[in-house]
Amino acid sequence: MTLTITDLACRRGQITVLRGVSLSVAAGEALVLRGPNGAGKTTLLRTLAGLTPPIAGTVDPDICAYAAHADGLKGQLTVAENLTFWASIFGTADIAPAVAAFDLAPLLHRRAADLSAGQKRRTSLARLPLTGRKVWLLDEPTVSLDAANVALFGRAVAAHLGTGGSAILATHIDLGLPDVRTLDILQFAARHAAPVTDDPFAEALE
Ligand SMILES: Nc1ncnc2c1ncn2[C@@H]1O[C@H](COP(=O)(O)OP(=O)(O)OP(=O)(O)O)[C@@H](O)[C@H]1O
Repeated sequence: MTLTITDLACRRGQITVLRGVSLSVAAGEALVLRGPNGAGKTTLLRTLAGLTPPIAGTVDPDICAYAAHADGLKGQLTVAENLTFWASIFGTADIAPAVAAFDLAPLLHRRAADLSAGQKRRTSLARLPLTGRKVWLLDEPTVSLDAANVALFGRAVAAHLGTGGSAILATHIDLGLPDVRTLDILQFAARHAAPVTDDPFAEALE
């Protein structure tokens, strides 16, 4: 099993959004989070990524790579410089596989700030394999991608699963993945004030 979570409770600001969350993803498996707008999909992914401390339960952010809504690119750097920066952070020697997987060769010397929305997204998603992390946490990863690039991303996720990785996704798009389970997170809904925390970062990171 790549990731197992038991009895997790998650907050956003002063609200407990989810409680009693238990889930697991095995090597080679993708888990799609279901639930209407506001159900807590982003909240759960942020908590698993270590961006918001859980109220109860434990997470292991060090095995996770998180692709958030924001692209997180350094606009003044080129695509190649952004990828090289991330590779150096995560100790990955070679950016070439990520460049190939996300079809970034024609964009390598363009400034990130000058890319289209879909090109920025593709560059941002290329960070995932560069992390070398087992569990990809994906929050609406296909926003701004056209059909061809949704398919490209689906192949990149499938390749990750094929090498023993796993993924937890919030998405309304079918990525054509081979082995997908779904988890309806409404069953974990909680709506009450979160306990006051003495951790100054709990709020600062919202
Ligand atoms: N910074 C915040 N402070 C307080 N509450 C917040 C904050 N951000 C989000 N929320 C609330 O937390 C709840 C869960 O939001 P979340 O973004 O996790 O839902 P979601 O399932 O990802 O929604 P969507 O499908 O619209 O992206 C919502 O009721 C939302 O209004």
